[in-house]
Amino acid sequence: MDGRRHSVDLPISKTLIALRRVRSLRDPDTNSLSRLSNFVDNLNWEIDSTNEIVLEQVNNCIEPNNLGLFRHSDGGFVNWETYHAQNTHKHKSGLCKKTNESGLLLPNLAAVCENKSSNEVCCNNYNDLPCTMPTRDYMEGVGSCTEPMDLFIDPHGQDHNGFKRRSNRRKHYKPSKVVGGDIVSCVSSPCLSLSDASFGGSSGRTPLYENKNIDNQETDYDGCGTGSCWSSTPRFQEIGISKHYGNETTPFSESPRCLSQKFRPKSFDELVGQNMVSKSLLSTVYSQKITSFYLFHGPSGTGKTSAARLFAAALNCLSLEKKKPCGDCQECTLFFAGRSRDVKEVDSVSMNQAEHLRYLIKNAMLPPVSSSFKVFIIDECQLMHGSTWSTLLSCIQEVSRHIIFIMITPDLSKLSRGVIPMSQRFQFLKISEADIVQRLEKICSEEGFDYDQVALEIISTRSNGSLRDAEMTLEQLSLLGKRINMSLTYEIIGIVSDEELLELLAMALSSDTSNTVKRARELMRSRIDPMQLISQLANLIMDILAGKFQDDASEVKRQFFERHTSEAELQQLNNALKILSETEKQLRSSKNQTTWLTVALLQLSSAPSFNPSDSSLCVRSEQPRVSADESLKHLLLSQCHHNNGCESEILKDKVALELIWSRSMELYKSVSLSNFLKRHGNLASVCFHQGFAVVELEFQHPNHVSKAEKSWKLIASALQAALGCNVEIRICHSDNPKTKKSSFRLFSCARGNKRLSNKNRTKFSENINDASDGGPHSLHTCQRKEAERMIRNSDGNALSIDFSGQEPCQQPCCCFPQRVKHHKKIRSLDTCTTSETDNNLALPVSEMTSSKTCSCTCVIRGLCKRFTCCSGVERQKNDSKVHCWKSPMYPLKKAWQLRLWQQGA
Ligand SMILES: Nc1ncnc2c1ncn2[C@@H]1O[C@H](COP(=O)(O)OP(=O)(O)OP(=O)(O)O)[C@@H](O)[C@H]1O
Ligand SMILES: [Zn+2]
Repeated sequence: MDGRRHSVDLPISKTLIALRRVRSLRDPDTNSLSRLSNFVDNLNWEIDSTNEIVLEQVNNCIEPNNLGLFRHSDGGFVNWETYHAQNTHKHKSGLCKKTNESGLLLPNLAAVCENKSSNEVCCNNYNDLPCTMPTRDYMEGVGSCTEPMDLFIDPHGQDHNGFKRRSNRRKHYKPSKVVGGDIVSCVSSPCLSLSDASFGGSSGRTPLYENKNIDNQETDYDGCGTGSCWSSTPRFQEIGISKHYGNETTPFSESPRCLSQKFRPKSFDELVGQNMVSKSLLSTVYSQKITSFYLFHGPSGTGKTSAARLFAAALNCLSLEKKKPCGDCQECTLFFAGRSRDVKEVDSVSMNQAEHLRYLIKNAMLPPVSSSFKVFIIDECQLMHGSTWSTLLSCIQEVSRHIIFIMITPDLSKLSRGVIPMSQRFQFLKISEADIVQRLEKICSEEGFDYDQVALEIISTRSNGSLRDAEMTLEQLSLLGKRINMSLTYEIIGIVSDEELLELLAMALSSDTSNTVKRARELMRSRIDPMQLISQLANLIMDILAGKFQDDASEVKRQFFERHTSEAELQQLNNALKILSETEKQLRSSKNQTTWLTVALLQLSSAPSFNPSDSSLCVRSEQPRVSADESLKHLLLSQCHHNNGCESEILKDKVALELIWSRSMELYKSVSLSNFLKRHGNLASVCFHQGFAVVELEFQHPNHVSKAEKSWKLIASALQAALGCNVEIRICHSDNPKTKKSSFRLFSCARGNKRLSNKNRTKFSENINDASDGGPHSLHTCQRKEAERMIRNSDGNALSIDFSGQEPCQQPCCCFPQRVKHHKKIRSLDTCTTSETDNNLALPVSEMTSSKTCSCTCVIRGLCKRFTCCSGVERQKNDSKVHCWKSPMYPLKKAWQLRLWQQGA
């Protein structure tokens, strides 16, 4: 061979070398090539005058035994004529394609490659080839030759080995290009494609069939010897498939471990709520109009897998009666005992592994063991990769009509478009509440559970059309060992009753801030998930809007509905729905869902025209109304992290900061400023300190910093409105954190430079910041008190400091001794006049003052630093100027002026 190698093209020599290597040519006993070395050595190859490559088999190359006889399929020996006649006949009749006997179809080695190019090789006269490997001993390492090449063909007709598919069923495989010896090897012997040897190495491809399994298969071989006879085919369970399908299961194989397993439907009659699907599947079975690929889709827990199993059982059921699956015949018995060898459930994720897929396909190629159909159920098929799909689909096209794939997915849209048209689709619908209740009742009575009907109704309502979910909830409740009643059900499902929800809703709509907050927190702390609460609330509101409670048995519901029938109230509920839907989106990305849901609840009252006095459910309907912004502020404070002992609270929650930032954006009149801030600015943190907020803004570029500084007043005003308290802003450059401290510009709200010298102001603010950062410096007692008592106008300017009842600081280090004197002039609540206030203030301080009943120590109620102490209603009534706090329409000062102007008019 070595000598000849030089005389032919490299690919050809490689072919022959590979041919020698292939396991199928090895002696099965010794695994050596000795037995067939003659065969290979007898090959004659030549390049003829037209440059065609001619391979010739000398002496017909079939190795006779010592007596010159050839081994026959039955193990005996025959002479060549007999052997050739038998095998040629087999081959021509096509039977040999099905059998292992003729699985290795070596080409007629005298075939002339048609192709003119010496680099391209193809095999001709395939039909006339004798089965040159007549005994099954020689077939070691080769699977059944059931058109193995097809397995490599993708839907576009390009097989995975670079072969073009031909329409002729008996394929003439032709390599598009001989790339290397390996591919040529495949061509030289069609059956080499099944061998490890032929696909290993440089091609990097793995064969679908692996010899080791076929070896197992051979061991069990006891058929009649013809490929068309299924009984001759090795049983696919016995070829080690389950070893390789890590997640393959046989339906009904386990003794039931839970209610839903125990009550899995065993006939189509038991399949609840899917009548149309049941009918169609049954008529498919009876009419025997069966296709290879079914697709079941629909929501989770609605019976898709159960139906797939029933369908598989019905297809194989031997009963001649109408009811299929009968449950009694041999096939049904095997199936329901979990011992069916022809129905397999396959895990879709594992199918993405080439090895598993290969085994699946290999099995799909083998006929059923005992049943009429071999059924593969692949659940969650949307998890299969595109390549897995294309291999499977091409397999589906090729497999016999006795193989059926049932794919299951909850979401059809996740499948690639090419898949859907190829399938027979069945849509599963959500199961109605009534059907679920009925099924639960049946389970309860069969299992002897003690139950209240209303509890089952609650379970069914909350299971969202999924019978499996309902059954699981029922099982959980039953495990408690108590009577399954309403309260237990609410508790275990983690929902609140409609009555509780209505109470909460009424509080929220009537601006009963403190009770709303209290109740919402209580509910969420004890049992309900905020996402669940929000969805329940939204559903409840929709029910009210749809008039569902009109004739409700529950008194509370009916009353609520009757009270909320006016146009304005319905509008308010509509708005509430909008707020809830926005909040739901926000909650998904928030870590602090409880807080933001409570904020949303407080905002429900900002919707117009709700008359709290109407609601008897509202526990404290006489409670004052507080604006949404006030509520937000309140919530923000509760959400802040307390800094140890510094009385400052830092808000760093991203969602919260974004909310504040976007809210402030809405308040800018200047679109360009708003756009500039949106694009370049970022709200880094908010530190609340005794009623005012230190807001830190970051900008990427120093130029942006200076630009923002120019508009600091507007920024501060907007932030004040958004936060509902006085602010002090820090504008800093965010690129270099090290220089951040030095580069930030502090705009203490004390624009009144008259009151605070630059130096002192900076010191004051830095101290605040140090304190808020938890830094080593804390405010001097006197300074902190000043900060606590600083009163600022809506522009953020420091107006005064309330020192009532306070002794001026005597400490020499105190930086504010002079101002004490100055502020003393305006500290009194009643005597404060316009002239004594900052000139920039649009209103006399006294006018901003609200009720004298306030118990807090602040001087000006309208700007009360203790958010909880003031009554919003009183403020609203008595001090209409505070209106500007609530106006989202105008920048603060403008709103204020507008109000003044209106009053003057
Ligand atoms: N239509 C139904 N009729 C009777 N039982 C059902 C039905 N749907 C669900 N079940 C119950 O729920 C269990 C699970 O159902 P199944 O696995 O068939 O649902 P599925 O739609 O395939 O769900 P998934 O998509 O989550 O796999 C069953 O064992 C059965 O107890
Ligand atoms: Zn049956």
